[in-house]
Amino acid sequence: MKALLICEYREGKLLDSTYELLAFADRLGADKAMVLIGSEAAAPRFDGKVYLADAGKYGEYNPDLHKQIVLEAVARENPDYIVFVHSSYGWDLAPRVAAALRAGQVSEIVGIVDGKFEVTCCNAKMRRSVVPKTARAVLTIQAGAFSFAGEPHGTPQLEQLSLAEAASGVEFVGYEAAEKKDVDLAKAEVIVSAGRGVGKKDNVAVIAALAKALGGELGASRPVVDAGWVEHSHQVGTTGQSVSPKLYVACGISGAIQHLAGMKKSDFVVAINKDKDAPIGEVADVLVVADVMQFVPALTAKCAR
Ligand SMILES: Cc1cc2nc3c(=O)[nH]c(=O)nc-3n(C[C@H](O)[C@H](O)[C@H](O)COP(=O)(O)OP(=O)(O)OC[C@H]3O[C@@H](n4cnc5c(N)ncnc54)[C@H](O)[C@@H]3O)c2cc1C
Repeated sequence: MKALLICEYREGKLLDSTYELLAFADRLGADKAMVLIGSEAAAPRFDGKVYLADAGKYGEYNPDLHKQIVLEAVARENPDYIVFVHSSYGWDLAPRVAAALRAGQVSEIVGIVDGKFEVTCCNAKMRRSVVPKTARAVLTIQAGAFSFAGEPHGTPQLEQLSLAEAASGVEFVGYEAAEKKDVDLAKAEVIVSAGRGVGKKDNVAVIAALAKALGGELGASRPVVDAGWVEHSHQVGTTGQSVSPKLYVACGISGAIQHLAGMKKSDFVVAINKDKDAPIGEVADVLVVADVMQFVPALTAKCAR
């Protein structure tokens, strides 16, 4: 079984999420080759073949040309799976490649069980097992679901890829910075986050008070943001911010994969949850089994002393 892994590259740099593709392929037990549309200086640390196409020539993103480059690598490598990270790059390019190959696509894979791909459903409350029906398939993996253990190492065997004809109706112009947020969670050393378990909008103030007492920022899970209790700029997770504070306190948060993907680089995690079996317990250094509305005010009072 062979997997062709499509690297993530942005503004002259290889993104760390590229190594999650390697972790995924290892879990699958697949042979690996990679495609980088970037620069030689950004080549992944990997002992294997990397097809390199010049981003200077083809743009950091160009749906027509990047699709053709991936298809050229597919023709040379004949992989069973073509794998992308489920990022803005992957979710745009993967279906274009799948359609061109008339291959099945499985999106947002979070696990592999007995050779079947697991994807979330019902707002990530449940998982279903999926098997592609086509001999070759395009896959996207959920960011953060497959961690690369240790430091990447290796020397890639680079093979240049270029297109005989590089005509496209689209031109890569550049990136536009997102509007400045009222809070930059990425730089915070302490984050105290409110989850659905806080119960109602008024209770968010209790979580914000603990954040203040600890000299930190308020974070939130997505349902809290969707309910309009907290601004989106505070959301942690795949569709929010990725954070790496020294201390992360998760209050009434279950620990869905999309939330964990955004906070699992925290140095120390304290979770407060009334369910002792909540999945957040798997990543927490300390799990306090308690009602958040009883425990947090008591902790805030202690911290304020
Ligand atoms: C494409 C996609 C992207 C997503 N992106 C994100 C994202 O960026 N960030 C994100 O957070 N989610 C994201 N989600 C949603 C995610 O799948 C989960 O639904 C969400 O993280 C759950 O939030 P929660 O833990 O606050 O709520 P729940 O899963 O409902 O968990 C609530 C927790 O609170 C506990 N609890 C209840 N009452 C109390 C109490 N009184 N005291 C203590 N504990 C209590 C419960 O035991 C439970 O563990 C995304 C989903 C999808 C499909």
